[in-house]
Amino acid sequence: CTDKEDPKKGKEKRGTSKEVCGYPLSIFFIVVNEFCERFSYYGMRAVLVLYFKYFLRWDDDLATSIYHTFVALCYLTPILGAIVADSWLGKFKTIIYLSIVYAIGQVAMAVSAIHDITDTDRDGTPDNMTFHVVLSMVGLFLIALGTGGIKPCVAAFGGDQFSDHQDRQRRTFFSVFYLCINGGSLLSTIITPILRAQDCGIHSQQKCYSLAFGVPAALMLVALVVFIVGSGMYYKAEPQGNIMLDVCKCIGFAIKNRYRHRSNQYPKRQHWMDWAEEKYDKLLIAQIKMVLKVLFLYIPLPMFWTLFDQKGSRWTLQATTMNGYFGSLVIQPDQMQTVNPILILTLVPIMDSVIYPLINKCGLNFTPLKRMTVGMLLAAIAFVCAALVQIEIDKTLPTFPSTSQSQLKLLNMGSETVTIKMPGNDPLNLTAAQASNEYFTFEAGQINISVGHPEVRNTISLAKGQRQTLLIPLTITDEWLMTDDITSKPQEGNNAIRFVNGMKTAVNVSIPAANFGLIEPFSYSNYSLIKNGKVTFTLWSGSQSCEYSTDFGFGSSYTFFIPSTLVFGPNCQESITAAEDIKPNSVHMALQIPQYFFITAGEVMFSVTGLEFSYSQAPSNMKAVLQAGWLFTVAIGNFIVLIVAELAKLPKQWAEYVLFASLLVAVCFIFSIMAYFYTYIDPAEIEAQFKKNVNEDDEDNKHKLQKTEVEMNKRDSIKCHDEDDKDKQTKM
Ligand SMILES: N[C@@H](Cc1ccccc1)C(=O)N[C@@H](Cc1ccccc1)C(=O)O
Repeated sequence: CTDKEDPKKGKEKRGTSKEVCGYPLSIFFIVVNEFCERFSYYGMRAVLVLYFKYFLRWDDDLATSIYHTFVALCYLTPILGAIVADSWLGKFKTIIYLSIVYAIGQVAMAVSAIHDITDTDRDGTPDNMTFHVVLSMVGLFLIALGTGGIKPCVAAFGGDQFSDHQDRQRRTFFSVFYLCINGGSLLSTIITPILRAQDCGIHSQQKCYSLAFGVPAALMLVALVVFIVGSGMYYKAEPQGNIMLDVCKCIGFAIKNRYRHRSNQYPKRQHWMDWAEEKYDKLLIAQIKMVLKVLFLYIPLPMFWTLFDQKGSRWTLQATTMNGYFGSLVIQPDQMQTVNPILILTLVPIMDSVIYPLINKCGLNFTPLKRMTVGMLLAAIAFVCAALVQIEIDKTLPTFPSTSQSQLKLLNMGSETVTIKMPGNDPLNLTAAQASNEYFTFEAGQINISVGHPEVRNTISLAKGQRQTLLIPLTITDEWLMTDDITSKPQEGNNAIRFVNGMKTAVNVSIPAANFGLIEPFSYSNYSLIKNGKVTFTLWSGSQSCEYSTDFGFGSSYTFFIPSTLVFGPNCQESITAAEDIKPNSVHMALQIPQYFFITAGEVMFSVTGLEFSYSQAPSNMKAVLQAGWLFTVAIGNFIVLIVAELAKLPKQWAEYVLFASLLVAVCFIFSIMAYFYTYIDPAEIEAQFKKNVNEDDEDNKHKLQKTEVEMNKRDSIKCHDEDDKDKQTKM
């Protein structure tokens, strides 16, 4: 294949682009633009929930709600983009202008995540959170407008670059286009979580959300520049007038006319859209009928997206409570989403070249609507898997006290074994420097505790809803000390660590990333958050030092005790004891792989097939209308997440997953019934028939049109419509 100028001129030739291997060179710029744009969109989206939660400090429910509102908005705006492109600016200008809006939105997000801007007291937390919230919301709105607006234009603009005889090349272009979407999103969902996990800042080092949003912003600028560079080569179709407006007017007229002629004296018409015949072209009416049939079938589809788009919210939050060690590799919770594009890149070719042909060979007619039904069931299975994983996680989570309860742990700071008696519990023996394994739960506000022999009795006041540790001093008649302990699992995979000093001298404890400060005798430090991995603490007392090394996982909490008997020097490590207050995350992130597998297999069967179905069943001038309709189902799906999550408010996360799975199974059942009664059509054939008939005499014309319409409404054929068998009408 050589790089050559297209010899064809005139009508057939699209644009002034050179051709490479039979493909217009202009599509190279469109494909690269899509790669960068999807990198930008999915990269930003991958860290969005965590940004809400850890930077803006929103709770899980608010973070999930705003995330889904944003995603929903991204799929509502395609309608706007399609209208602007079709009726006013044309696709090229729409893509340019909305890409600029999009890039501004991404830059606003990056700026909103710079904590130093409002961190006047330099403590690492923004002092004017309103500024960050408002700027990020403005940014998200612009991004939604940009990404959604250009979505129906870019693919169609790519398709426009091919001449009528280049069907095969156009099909290959769409496959490459889908692979580019997933290539771009794969890279970005790996890279942006890594960027987010870095520390950055001017006055204080914090998680680098600004970089995680900044790189997608840069990629969006690259996408824009690449698209503009190709400008001279594109075929730019003029706007054809607003087809959406024509459709709405025609439907409006049919309803109005039907209402005007509601009396029995007027003969009934076959279809309510036929009441538009007085004013509108029969071809347009027939095309609207085709579109309405498909749109009716779309009604149950949003439920699939309701489950599908929770990968980026609930499933990412689930991963934050899991163990991300894959050998020496540590996977961030938000990086688990990369499993989706990886599986897409492998499953699409496998499905197309192995699974579907195999099913056909078995004599099964696996029609598009059947595939979509199976896709829905696979998504429901994915949520059952997510529920099972959640049950496993819940088993490992600590039980924190309710608001009426108090929990108490005991630490013997002495060098002798002591026996402790508490109401409602068996006597407990704690050896020197030992802590109780568990927290004891009490309903009462005060309890009597006796320690040692002869017994020393004390009445202890417990804080409701709190966890505390009772530090039993070296000499039990001395004052007893109570610490306030952590009452939630450390977030973002961090570990909450503190030290109790049982020595008679003050001790300074430090690691490169944190300083616990000087800990006074018989006292304790505040908690410090420490990342996973091996950590070496250095303990100083005067000029003497001791190094203590240990490994941390994800989400644990420990109290390290420095006993009075500690001898500084090389073997000091053995004397220090660790009390595990909160266990590290033990359920492995790999357990999420089955749920990702099922949801992605569901996506391939549902989404890829659905896109193709929407295109093949749409009349020639309304392909964009149905694409926008298809994307609209994604928007509704995201709104359903908000409604169900708000209404259900289930106490257990696994129950919410089961609820969503059950809802999808119910909706899938309804969809399969609707699909059973759907008849596949070939819009091109029907349109050709109408156009042919227009040239014949009135009487004959009328008769044939009626015949065609009757045929459209007949649901009697059973063979599947496919690439090689286009002129058959088919049932599900
Ligand atoms: N598989 C997704 C891409 C993805 C990557 C990383 C995490 C989640 C998803 C994909 O191919 N998306 C396509 C098609 C699509 C899917 C869902 C809703 C609308 C469109 C895309 O164009 O983004």
